[in-house]
Amino acid sequence: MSQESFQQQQQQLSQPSDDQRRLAQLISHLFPSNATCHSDPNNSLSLHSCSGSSNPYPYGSIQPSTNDPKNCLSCYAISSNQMIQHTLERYESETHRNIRNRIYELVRKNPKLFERRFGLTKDEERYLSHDRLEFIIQQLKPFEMEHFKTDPKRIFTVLETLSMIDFGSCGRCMIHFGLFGASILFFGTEKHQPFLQRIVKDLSRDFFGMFCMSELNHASNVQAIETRAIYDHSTKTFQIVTPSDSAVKVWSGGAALLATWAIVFAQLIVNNENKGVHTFLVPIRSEKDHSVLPGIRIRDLGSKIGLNSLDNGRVWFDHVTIPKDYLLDRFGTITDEGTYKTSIPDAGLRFLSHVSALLIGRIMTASSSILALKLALEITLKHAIHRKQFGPTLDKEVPILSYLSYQRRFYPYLAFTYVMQFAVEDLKMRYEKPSKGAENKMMHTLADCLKAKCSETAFNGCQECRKGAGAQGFLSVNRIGEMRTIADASLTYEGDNTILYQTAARNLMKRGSTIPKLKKLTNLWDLQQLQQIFEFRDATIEQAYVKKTALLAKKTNNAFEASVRTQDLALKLCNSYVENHAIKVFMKEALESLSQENKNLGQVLERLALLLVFTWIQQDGFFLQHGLISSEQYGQLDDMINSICEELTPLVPMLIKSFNFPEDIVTNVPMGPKLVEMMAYDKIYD
Ligand SMILES: Cc1cc2nc3c(=O)[nH]c(=O)nc-3n(C[C@H](O)[C@H](O)[C@H](O)COP(=O)(O)OP(=O)(O)OC[C@H]3O[C@@H](n4cnc5c(N)ncnc54)[C@H](O)[C@@H]3O)c2cc1C
Repeated sequence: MSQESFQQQQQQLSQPSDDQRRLAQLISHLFPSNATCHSDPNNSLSLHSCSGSSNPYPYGSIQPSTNDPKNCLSCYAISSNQMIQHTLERYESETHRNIRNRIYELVRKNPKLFERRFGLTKDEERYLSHDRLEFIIQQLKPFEMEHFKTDPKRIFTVLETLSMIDFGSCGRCMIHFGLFGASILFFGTEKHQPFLQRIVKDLSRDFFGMFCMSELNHASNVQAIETRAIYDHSTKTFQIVTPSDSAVKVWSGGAALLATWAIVFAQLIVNNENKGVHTFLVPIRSEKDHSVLPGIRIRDLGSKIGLNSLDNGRVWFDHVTIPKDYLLDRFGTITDEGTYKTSIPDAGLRFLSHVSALLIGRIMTASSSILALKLALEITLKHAIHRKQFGPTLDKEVPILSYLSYQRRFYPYLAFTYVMQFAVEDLKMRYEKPSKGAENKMMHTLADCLKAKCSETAFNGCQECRKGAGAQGFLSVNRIGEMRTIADASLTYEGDNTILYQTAARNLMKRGSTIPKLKKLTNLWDLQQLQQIFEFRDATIEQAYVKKTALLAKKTNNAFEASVRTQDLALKLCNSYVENHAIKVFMKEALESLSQENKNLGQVLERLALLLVFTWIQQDGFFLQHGLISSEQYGQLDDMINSICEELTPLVPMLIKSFNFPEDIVTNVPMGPKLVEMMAYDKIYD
């Protein structure tokens, strides 16, 4: 955008803008399907800026006609249905939609089981989340284990839907099917097929599987775990041994109360030789009377700061005997002669194969983080539309959503959910296609980075929502705390975010990117030009990281030392990569692919992307430091963000409705429009 047109736009923006005008504008747009152009110069109450009209749009197909007098975002009559169709539904088939709707329907028909309950004891909470999961799986049979390979989106659909109903049930679903069952599916062989058939069919309080990978002293560094599985050829059995208290299995979800079976990660010892980490199927409790089996000691992990519906525990194994066939032997097996045989001679690669099943969990964590942020935003922003505080006079208070500072706090998170949704859906599609070698590694890297970026931003965003809902945000019944907890735990499980970034950086540095020739940034409204500077940042940091690591390794003759002293660059590289990737996917999937008839949606989506990109530029001094943006342009960003905030405000009801959460069972909280009515009840909840 030229300096001149930007100034013109600023003049438009600085037209008389009193609170009355904002209020009238906001109210007139609460139902966006009725939105019309209110740029009537004779009516000061309905004036609003058509800042969009002076923007040069780079996307030909969605460029509004210059003859269109309604050339501004809030002039468009965009329904939430249209938005849902282009942001959510295009990624799901009729089958997946039906599964989601059938789960919602089951919840509706069984209000007693699914009503939100508070103040339960630890065990009551645990049984409740289990019973809900069991009921849904047994009633609907929404997937089979084979679907993890043939139709993983089915699994994502179930997990995502559950996550918004009861995250405890979702967590249990992830543990029993996504970790326990998927380990048998991916690491097991033909002989494990009969057991695999039980995973869905037999799920009950007496048949539940857990995943014992983390140990007290080694959780991030799984390769260094101490638990041993010692093979005895004379009996054709393994002895599972916890050699010291520091090797106790910790955090295993399901251990404290319900689990009857476990996948145990242990060092495989054959003929006194360590063959590295392998996985074993171990019975934990009797399926008949639930007693803990001989040689196993289990203790509760205690009260947590959230997610207490998951019964995480500690497990010790004192020479627990299991048959030879309980080794999940896809990557390494014991022959009839009692020797070790593997198709992957490299121990490091063999280990990586064993943790590859975690990928689905990481993708799911990225997705559930975005969902948690969406739900927190919907509840908060709906409240903010109705909540009035202060105004030009005592009797003319205005909605808190009309305050600029409020919009600046939340709209970037709103934009994040829209942009990142496309990146996560794109990742799911990559996951569906079989991939090998470098392509497969890159998918893992992308999943690591998206999981870290989404959970980190969701946690910060949910915390902002907690504050943005005022004191109401502190009530359990309003669900914002619940969403913040989901995001909080997501920072650590399925891999600590910092560790994931560092692992991803080691792969990203091998891309051998060349730094693109820098073209001058002439138009800040041009997403294509902006993407170029993100591309430049990604490649520049990669090269700096490669160079510094090599230099330090040479100087210190110590590769570990070099990797430690370049960790700052590793983290920056992953952040640059994932932001650049998300913008690229969004431009391709959300903007370019929208046809002429969807130009209104394209406009809104583009504005959301610009808001996020401006926010990211403001967060990182790199762009200024490297002259990718001039100080003059940088100085314009705040006003540009403000103008987008103003444009988006009338669309907020549509944008949050487009998240598509059913109001009766997911977002029914005593806030926003229901605040006074529901808070007047004698009891808010029972
Ligand atoms: C709610 C919940 C449920 C869980 N469920 C399960 C389960 O069912 N089964 C299971 O096996 N595990 C489970 N876990 C455990 C989880 O996988 C581990 O907590 C996770 O891998 C992190 O390990 P840690 O807690 O030992 O952290 P640590 O590895 O001790 O990390 C602590 C801090 O040190 C930092 N750090 C560590 N190493 C480095 C380094 N090299 N460079 C820079 N910084 C570093 C990390 O970033 C982190 O901030 C669960 C955890 C939670 C919170």
